[in-house]
This record gives sequence, C-alpha cells and structure tokens, in this order.
Amino acid sequence: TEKTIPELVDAVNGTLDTESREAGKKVKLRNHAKGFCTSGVFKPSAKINNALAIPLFNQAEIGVIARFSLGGTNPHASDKGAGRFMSLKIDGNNESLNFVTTNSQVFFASDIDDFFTFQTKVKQGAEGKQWLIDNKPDAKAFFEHIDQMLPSSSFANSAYFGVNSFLFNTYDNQITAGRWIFEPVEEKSTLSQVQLAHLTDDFLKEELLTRIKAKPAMWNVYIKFAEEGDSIDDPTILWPESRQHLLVGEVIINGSRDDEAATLQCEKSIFNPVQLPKGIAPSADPILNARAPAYIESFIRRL
Ligand code: HEM
Repeated sequence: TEKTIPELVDAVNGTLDTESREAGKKVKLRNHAKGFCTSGVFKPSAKINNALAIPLFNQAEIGVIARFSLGGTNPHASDKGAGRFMSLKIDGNNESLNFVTTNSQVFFASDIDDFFTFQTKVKQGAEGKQWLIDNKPDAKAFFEHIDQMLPSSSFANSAYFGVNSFLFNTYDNQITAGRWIFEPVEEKSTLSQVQLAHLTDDFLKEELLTRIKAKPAMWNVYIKFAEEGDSIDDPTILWPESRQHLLVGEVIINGSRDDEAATLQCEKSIFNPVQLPKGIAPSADPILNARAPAYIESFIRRL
C-alpha cells in the first residue's frame, strides 16, 4: 500500500511523528536543515515570450529570494560533502514561481514507495546503502552518480536541476514537457582532497556572501524539452543531452533584498515546487506531486 504524507515526512526526518515535531521546533527546517537565505533578481530572456505563453515572464525584472542548502536533517552537516541545493522564489507583481533544485541530475526513486524505502534505508548507514545497491536499481544509479561527484568550491559555481518535469504552454497553444536546468555563469570548479583539508566544515555560506558583495552569482536558466517517447513522469530517467535547451532567463544573486522582511523570514517559510504561474503546470510525476503536501506537513511540524 502507498505511504501517507506523514509517513513520508517521518522517513525523511528519520524520526516518528511526535519526536519529529519536537525536533522540528528546535531547527528551522527538518530536511536540508543547514542552509541560509539571500536574494537578487530574475531577468527573463528577451526572446522567451516568442516561445512560451507565460505572462509572468513579461516582467523585465522580478525579485528573488534564495535559499542555499545541504542535503539531510543535520543542521551541522559538513560543507565538504558534494550535495548542493538551491531554492528560489521568483515573486512577480501578480504571480510567483518557486524552484527547489539539486546539483544531482539523477534522482533515486520513481515512485513514493521507493522514495520511502530509500529514506528509511539511508538512515541505517552502510548496511542500508548496500541493501539499496543490491535491491533498487534507481538507488544504485544515484549512488554511482553522486559517489563520483566532487564538492564544488562555491554554491555559485555549481549547476542545479529541477529533476521533475513540468508542462509548458507554448506561444502557439501547444503543451510541451520540460525540465529546469540552472547553468552557472561562473566556471564550474571542484575541490580536491588537498584543498578540502585546508577548509573548515562551514565555508560555503561565508564564501557566497563575501563573493556577492564584489560580483553577483549568476545562472542561465534553461528548459530542456522532452521529445516524443521521453519519459515525462519518471525523474530517474534522464533525457539525451541533445534535447533542445531554451534560455528562459538569468538568475542574479546579489543580496539586493537581504534586508527586506521576506528574506529575513525566508527560513520560516517553505519553497513550494508546484507554486507555478499561468502557463506552467505540474506533470503527473508522483514524486513531484508528493512534494508540496510533504513540505506543508514538515512546515506544520516546525510550528
Ligand atoms: C517525494 C519526494 C520528496 C519528498 C517527500 C521531499 C521532502 C522534503 C521535506 C519534508 C523537506 C523539508 C521541508 C521543510 O521543513 O521546510 C524538503 C525540503 C527540500 N527538498 Fe524535498 N522532497 C522530495 C523531493 C525532492 C526533490 C526531487 C528535490 C530536488 C529536486 C528536493 C529538494 C529539496 C530542497 C532543496 C529542500 C529545502 C528547501 C528549502 O531550502 O527551504 N526534494 N523536502
């Protein structure tokens, strides 16, 4: 039988409901617990409105609240791991769009039961990981991918992926499936073992906040479009690199709104991956559709 949303959140948290509610009151977020907020702007590309019918993108500049984080429930996790996550709220005059992204293009589960099993097993350490490798091909592919990833030296020089598919309205009234990709403008750069040895467990926040005082962190935002036969509703299946990439705009993180209430409140709110403007709809991907209810359940446990 399919797991309930509270059961999923328990599995993510690694604790049962009551305990997790108590713990949630002590930390701000129950997953991706280590992170921080900053801000900037999103500039839709000049040509985007010739391709897509998304009124939000008619606005020349849109304010952005960003949260950069690590994976997992430990608010003191080391920045020396390879996981990097970026969440953005694009708050237009009339509508909003949220992005909740990861630096791994490969996802570890294609349905809710496998997601639950993965979350439960990874909390059992090396033995649980081995069980997943032996029994779950999607989890095995995920580990093979992330185990060869080196940690980026900055949140600013990493790519991020939306992973799940969305349905986009085109200017000529078609609907086409696509996935979000954020390519850093800065050259990608990873850390060697020798370089890591010189760093503390907490270098990423200061690095980014110092960096953006001198020069904004920027990403080109693309939609990678599916072609006939590509799997839309399964985030574990990658599409060929040759698929059309449409430049949607530029995310510019410069701290310009860091003193505003919305940025200061950012860790007390949620980023909702299905907060979408007119012209974008969620696909039927079961992973995508479990996310908003899980984030709301997790949010309630923090109150
Ligand atoms: C069934 C699938 C998923 C479930 C049940 C789930 C569950 C959760 C939960 C419980 C939280 C904590 C929310 C809070 O306390 O505010 C969270 C946060 C987050 N999740 Fe997921 N997640 C799922 C899929 C994904 C995927 C596919 C990605 C990446 C593409 C992702 C990236 C994130 C990020 C970046 C955050 C932190 C957001 C922030 O900075 O506020 N999650 N997730």
